[in-house]
Amino acid sequence: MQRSKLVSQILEKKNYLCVGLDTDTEKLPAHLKNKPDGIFEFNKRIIDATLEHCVSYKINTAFYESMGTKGWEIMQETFNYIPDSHFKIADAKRGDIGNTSHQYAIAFYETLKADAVTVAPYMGEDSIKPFLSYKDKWAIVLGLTSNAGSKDFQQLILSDTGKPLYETVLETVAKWGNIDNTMFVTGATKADFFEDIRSVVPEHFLLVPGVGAQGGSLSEVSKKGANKDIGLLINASRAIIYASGGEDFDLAASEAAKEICNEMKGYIV
Ligand SMILES: O=C(O)c1cc(=O)[nH]c(=O)n1[C@@H]1O[C@H](COP(=O)(O)O)[C@@H](O)[C@H]1O
Repeated sequence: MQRSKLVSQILEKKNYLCVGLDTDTEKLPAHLKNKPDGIFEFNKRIIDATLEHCVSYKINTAFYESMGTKGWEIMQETFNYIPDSHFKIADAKRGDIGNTSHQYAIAFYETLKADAVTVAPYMGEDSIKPFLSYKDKWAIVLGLTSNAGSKDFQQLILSDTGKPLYETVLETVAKWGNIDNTMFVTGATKADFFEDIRSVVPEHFLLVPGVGAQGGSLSEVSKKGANKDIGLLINASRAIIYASGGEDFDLAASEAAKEICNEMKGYIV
C-alpha cells in the first residue's frame, strides 16, 4: 500500500488502530475450539466485527507457524480475507543474509500478499535491503521494543556516540530506506522515549504495540508520537480479540476496538 493511501485512510477515519490477530488455539471460544476451520472462522468474525474501527491488521505468524502447514493455510486465507482498504502486516520478525532475506520478502510480500513485514535489524544492511526493494511494500524494523529485554541491547549506550543503540538503528536504517517503505517498531510501554525517537525519525510511521494487555498508554504515545500525517499504527491484540471468551467474542471485539477508535478521534485534530 502506498503511503498516501495509508495516510488518507487514517485521516478520513480519524483512526490509526491496528488489530492484532494473535489467534491462540488455546483461547478460542469453546464452540470453535474443536472445529476443523475454527481458527479461520474466529479470524473472519473478528475481521468482520472490527473492520470499521481500524485501518490495519497484524498477523503474528508465530501463532500460525506453530500449527505447521495448516497454520500457513489459515494465515494465507486470513490475508486473503482482509480487504485491500486495510494495511496488512505480517509480524514475522525476519532478517538474514541477503539472498535469504530475499526469499522471506517473496514469502511475505508475494505469496501471502502482506503490505509489510516486521524485520529484526541485527544482521545489518544486506539483511534489510531485500525488504526495501518492492514498490509500496514496507519493512517495519524493530527499533525500541515493548518488552523488558529491550534494555539488554537496544538501550545500551555506544561509547563512540554516547547514544543508545536503538537510536543508531533508527538513524542508520532510515538512510537505507525512506519514509515510503520503512517503519519502525517502538513499544507503547516506552512512551518516555517517544520524544527522543521523534527527534531522530520525525516523518516515519511507527508501529506501536503494547497498549492493552501490556499496559502502554494510548494517550501518551499518541500525544508524543503523532506527526503531521499522524504517522502511527497502534496495535492491540489480546485486549481486542479476547475481550470475551464466549460466543459473543466478535461483538466484544467490536466494542473494544470501537472504544480505542473513539479515544483516537480525540487525538486527531
Ligand atoms: O513487532 C511487534 O509487533 C511487537 C514488538 C514489540 O516490541 N512488542 C510487541 O508486543 N510486539 C507484538 O505486538 C503484539 C502485542 O500483543 P498484545 O500485547 O496482546 O496487544 C504481539 O503480536 C507481539 O508479538
